[in-house]
Amino acid sequence: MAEKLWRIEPSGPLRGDVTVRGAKNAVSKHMVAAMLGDGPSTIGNAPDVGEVGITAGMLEHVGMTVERYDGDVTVVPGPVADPSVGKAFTGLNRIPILMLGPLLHRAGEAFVPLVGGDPIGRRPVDFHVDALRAFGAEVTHAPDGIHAQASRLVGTRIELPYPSVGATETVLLAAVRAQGKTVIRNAATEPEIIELALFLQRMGARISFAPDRRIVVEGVERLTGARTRLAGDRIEAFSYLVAGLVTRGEVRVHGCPQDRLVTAITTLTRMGAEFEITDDWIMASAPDGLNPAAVQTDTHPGFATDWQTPLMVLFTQADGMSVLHETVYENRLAYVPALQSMGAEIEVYDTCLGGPACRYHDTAALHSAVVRGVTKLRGGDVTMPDIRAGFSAVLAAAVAEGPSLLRGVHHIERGYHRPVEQFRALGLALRAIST
Ligand SMILES: CC(=O)N[C@H]1[C@@H](OP(=O)(O)OP(=O)(O)OC[C@H]2O[C@@H](n3ccc(=O)[nH]c3=O)[C@H](O)[C@@H]2O)O[C@H](CO)[C@@H](O)[C@@H]1O
Ligand SMILES: C=C(OP(=O)(O)O)C(=O)O
Repeated sequence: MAEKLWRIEPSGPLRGDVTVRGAKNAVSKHMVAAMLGDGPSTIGNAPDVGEVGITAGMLEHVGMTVERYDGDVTVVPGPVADPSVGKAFTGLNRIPILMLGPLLHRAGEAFVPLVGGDPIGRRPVDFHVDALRAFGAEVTHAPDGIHAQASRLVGTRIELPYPSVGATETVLLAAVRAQGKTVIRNAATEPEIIELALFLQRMGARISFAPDRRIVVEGVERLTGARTRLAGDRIEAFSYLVAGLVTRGEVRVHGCPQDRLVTAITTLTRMGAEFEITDDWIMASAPDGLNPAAVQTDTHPGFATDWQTPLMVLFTQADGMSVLHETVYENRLAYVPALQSMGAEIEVYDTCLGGPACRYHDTAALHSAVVRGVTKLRGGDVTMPDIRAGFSAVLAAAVAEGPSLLRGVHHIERGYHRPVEQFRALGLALRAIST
């Protein structure tokens, strides 16, 4: 099969405008939620990304119709033709596990293949499975996936061991049409969770958010189809703001509401970035250079783990020693050797630096980093291991002296909206090559 590569030449400061669309994860999850409706649902402002095609394939496989037109994704629920998400979808993304609840509601049985997603940690699905069992489903593990059966899901009380985004969504998607009331304690509260809950509410679900990470859902018999327009992706927005800062340029990002970026903006401001913020766009620049910082990733409203990789490259261009403590995924610093090969001065540690002890304290997981800046990076031949690490490789290549060759482009294409177009519009000398 042909390999896609990106060749990036030093290009100077990146400047200009970028418009972000809905997040890859958000669009997929709204598509799964739409399976619960009696009629068609339309999700607007969807990005052109590989992830949507993967999820559409899964929905079509079980009998739904998916239409895509100019940023709108319409899901027309139909009778479940096959309650088994095909094994052909093994490992492609993390969406199959979220389909268990909707398939149980619609067909009383389901099989989903082993989920994939980025190799950034162990990423078990035990919270999802335990939650579905609490709703009364019979769930069994097979070597190639998970089987579930339930004549009716019944509302329940669930306390998540950690505020997992995916497990909170599994519970929501099961609870909205379960019999009776469900209470989720220690739920995730990421903006994407709220966005999904609002969509479900439009479909007729009864969901309340209570203090202290508690969500209460009163199950209803039926849901209708609904329309929504996704808010711009906060991960992509942050990544392009950093693209401007790291190259000493200035990028203006349209489409992502400020309230999704509060912690990110404050973190960058502490490092010396200056912001101009309007209702329509956010722009960052650092005319006087950047200071180092100590940052710990966390669940919302903390500093998102998906913002970590661009920040790491920014640390290489900040004047002094920065510290990063990754607390969400034990293996999310696996891309650091790629940056080191381009000259980044980064040391990784298994201890918890720059914040209180996390779940990976006393393990061998290399989840803290100390970064020395300012470092002159050099161009490299780098394989991008996952989507966010991929973006960091592009940023490193953009500030490096000499050309870089980046492999594993499909990772970026899974979740960034038209990245070649966007980067070129900012002035990056990027050539896509197919070998
Ligand atoms: C498709 C999608 O939406 N991906 C996002 C989602 O991933 P995802 O939903 O997979 O992430 P979670 O919030 O569930 O994971 C958080 C932590 O909980 C652990 N865990 C989770 C579930 C479980 O059953 N058992 C368990 O131990 C995970 O290993 C991880 O250490 O939220 C993450 C955290 O914001 C983001 O980085 C991902 O981009
Ligand atoms: C980790 C990510 O995605 P996924 O959960 O789909 O692997 C991500 O979007 O950064």
